[in-house]
Parts: sequence; C-alpha cells; structure tokens
Amino acid sequence: MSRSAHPAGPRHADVLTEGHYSAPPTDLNALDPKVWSRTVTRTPDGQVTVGGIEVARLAEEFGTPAYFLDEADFRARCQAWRDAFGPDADVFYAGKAFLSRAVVRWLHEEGLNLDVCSAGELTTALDAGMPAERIALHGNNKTPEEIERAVAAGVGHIVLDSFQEIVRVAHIADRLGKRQRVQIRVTVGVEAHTHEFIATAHEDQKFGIALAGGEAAEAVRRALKLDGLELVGIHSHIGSQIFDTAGFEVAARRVVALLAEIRDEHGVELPEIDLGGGLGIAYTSDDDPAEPHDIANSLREIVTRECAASKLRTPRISVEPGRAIVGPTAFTLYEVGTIKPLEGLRTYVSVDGGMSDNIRTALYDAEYSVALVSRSSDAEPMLVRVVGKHCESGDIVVRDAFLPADLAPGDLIAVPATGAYCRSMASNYNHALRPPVVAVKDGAGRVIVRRETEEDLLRLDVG
Ligand SMILES: Cc1ncc(COP(=O)(O)O)c(C=O)c1O
Ligand SMILES: N[C@@H](CCCC[NH3+])C(=O)O
Repeated sequence: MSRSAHPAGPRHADVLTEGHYSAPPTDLNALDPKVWSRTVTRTPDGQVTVGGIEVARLAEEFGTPAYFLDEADFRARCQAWRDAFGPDADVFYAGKAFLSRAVVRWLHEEGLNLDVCSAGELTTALDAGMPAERIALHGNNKTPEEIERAVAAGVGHIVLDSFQEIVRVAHIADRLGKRQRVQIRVTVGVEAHTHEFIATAHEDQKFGIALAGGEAAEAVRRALKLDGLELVGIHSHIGSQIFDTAGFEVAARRVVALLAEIRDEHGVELPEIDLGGGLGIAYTSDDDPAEPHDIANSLREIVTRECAASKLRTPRISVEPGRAIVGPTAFTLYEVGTIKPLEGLRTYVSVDGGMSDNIRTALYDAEYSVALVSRSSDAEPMLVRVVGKHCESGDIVVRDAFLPADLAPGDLIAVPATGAYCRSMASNYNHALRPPVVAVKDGAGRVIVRRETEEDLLRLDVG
C-alpha cells in the first residue's frame, strides 16, 4: 500500500499524510496492463476499447453501471493456470469469486474444475453442464440438504470442515448407498499477510480443523473408520489476496507432514493435497502479483522434496484460484454524476453505482484504480474520491485516485480489476438494481447476467 504524498495534491498536511494515494501518474491517459484486462486499449482518438468495442458504445447498448468481462482474458488465464500446473494436477476455479452459467461453460471448455460452496453455486454448475465429478463442495456449515444434493449428484469431492460434518456426510452417503470422496480441510497455523477478514489459516476462526494439538489427525482417524467416506486428501486454504508465496510453502510443508503422520499411523498414503486459492492480483500499479507458473513451480518443488524426504509418493496437487483468474478480467463502467470539489481536501466524484456493486472498499479498505475512459484528457491531475449514490458516507468505490481536472458529469469512468467478489457480493441496498455482467469478445458484447429490474424487486416483495 503506497501512502506517499504528492505536492500537487491537496493542500492540507493531514490529508497529505493520511491519503492512500501515490503520486499522480505522469500520464493519466495511460492504462497499466497490470490492472486492466488484456484486450483493453486506448485508441488514438482517446476512447478506451475492450474486446474491440468502444466503452461509449458499450454504455449505450448495455447501460451503466455495468461489469464488462473480457472473455479472451478469462480463457487465457484459465489456460495459464492449467498449463502451469500440468496434467498431474487439478485447477479448481473458486466459483465464489464470480459464477454464471457462461463462466461454467468456459471453465469446462478450458479443462478446469470448479469449487462451489452453496446449493446455489452447485445448481449453477450442474445446470451449465459441469460434470459432477469435476466439482468440489466447500463450506463451514453445509446444510444436510446441500450435502444430500451434492452426494446424490455425484460430486467429485466434499471438503469436510468440522468433526460434525464428518459424521453428517458419512450418514447421508450411507443413506444414499454411496461412498463419497472427501478431503479434510485443516488450518495450518499460518498468519497470511492479508486483511484479517480474508485470512483463513490461523487457528482462531471458523474454517477447518486445526493441525495443532492433533485435531486434524483425530479427524483423519474418524473419517477413515466410516464406510460412507473415502478419504482421499488434505485441504488447506490460507486466505485471499496474498502476494507473499511463503505462506503457501509453509502450508504445503505442514500438509505433507500430516500425510506422513497418517501413513505412519494408518499405513495409508492419501493420494491428494489441495492447497486452496488466495493468490493476489494487482488492483493498483503498486501491486506485484506472482505468476501462476511461479507458484506452480514452487509448490510442486516443495511437495516433491518434502514427500521424498518422508518417503511418500508425491500426491496429486490441486489449487483453487478464484480472484487470480476472474479478478483482472473485468472492469466496472460508471457514468459520472455530481462532482463536488472540497476546497483544500479533495474532489468527490459521484457515480451511478457504489457499495451495492463493489462492497470491497467499505469492507476491507480495498484499493482500486480508476480512469476516464470515454475520452482522453490533457488536464491537470485532480485528487478524487470516487463515491456511490447510497445513503452511507462509507459508500466509497475508490478512496484516493487522480482523474483529470476537466472531468464532467456524463463522462464515463471505469474501475479495473472488479471481476472477483464484486458482482458476487453485490447487494440491493437502497433498492439498487444489481448491474449486468457483459462478456465482451471479438467486437461484440453479450449479457451473461442481466441487469435487475424494478419488477424483480417488486416480485420479491410479496407483502
Ligand atoms: C476454500 C477456498 N478456496 C478458494 C478460495 C478462493 O480464493 P481466491 O479467490 O482468493 O483465490 C477461497 C476464498 O478465499 C476459499 O475459501
Ligand atoms: N470476498 C473476499 C475474499 C473472500 C474469499 C472467499 N473465502 C474479497 O473480496 O476479497
């Protein structure tokens, strides 16, 4: 997080020292390829295009606010993950980041598997034709109905998250006359360097079963005794938006150590380990995410080395990237409304969306970038806060950024890297209509999730 001040920014010293912003970019028209999806470019006339279409045309056809998802980029990222991990490993896309039937079909075509964590995600996956054996069901509190639907559908894996769930899944599988393949999710005790709300491998939280104190070993003992379960592996997910790969490496080492313990105690070598998702992406130019092949190489090397040292056969590795695949592939397009300069502070730029389409800034203090995309401008940089239209002063989309000082109502601005956890965490606060997701490719946009309508709101309100 860069907190450097800039002399051309606001005048008050407290704002200068407390701001999140870096120095204004030397060229406000430049689009950093780290934060924008692959096919985004600015044409010589100043307009930004994605998938070969100008944003102004997209706004005209699909309205604003809207998420525009670069399908070619999504597919390329799937391929990069697949190629990096190779045929001896599995890549499960984490559907919680963003899921729709079109996305499921792309994943299927690109050879990825899918991690779901609710009945709704499971239904979407099955309806779009993802083979059940390529689906894993997660969740710290799967309902009996969810478990039953997953077992009956024949999902490839259920990731067990608690002692009670071990028994629940075994009973349901017994009743359905099935033997369910399962992994046990463990917490490895790593403090992931990310926001505390999205760190998941320390012991004091709701997910998984602790390695510490022999809890995970006890869970394995119980699972191995139950006929309804086929225990095939151990799962670890250390958190989300993580840049430092050291945490994954420590997790891999600890999971392999548990496999060795299991072999010594039970004479069983579990054939799989899943190291979860969590790889960070660039939201601003200050972020430097790892590449899939670097993370694949380092995980493979550690697992192979640690297994050799313990004389274990190397298990099949799987990973569950969500954000790293879909995050960078989309931007949110907004129309600028009210512009309010606060003398000596900053300029508030209000857009036609807000915390209902991107809760991450309010929830995690997340940082985003923003650019004027309907035209270029040579005006001076102006320090702005991009805010939404909700009745909440925390309704901030981009806390600190620079836009050209000639910004005017009606301009289109876009916030990149909103493909993950924006539409999927969107809300109807203030009866906002959740924006559509438009897939853009080869000069055409196609709605894959439609915009909500006032009729949708009234239909839910049955009173
Ligand atoms: C079990 C599990 N797998 C995968 C993911 C995906 O994480 P990310 O989108 O950060 O890759 C999550 C979310 O943090 C998760 O809880
Ligand atoms: N929703 C979070 C990440 C949680 C990931 C799911 N376990 C985010 O936007 O960063």
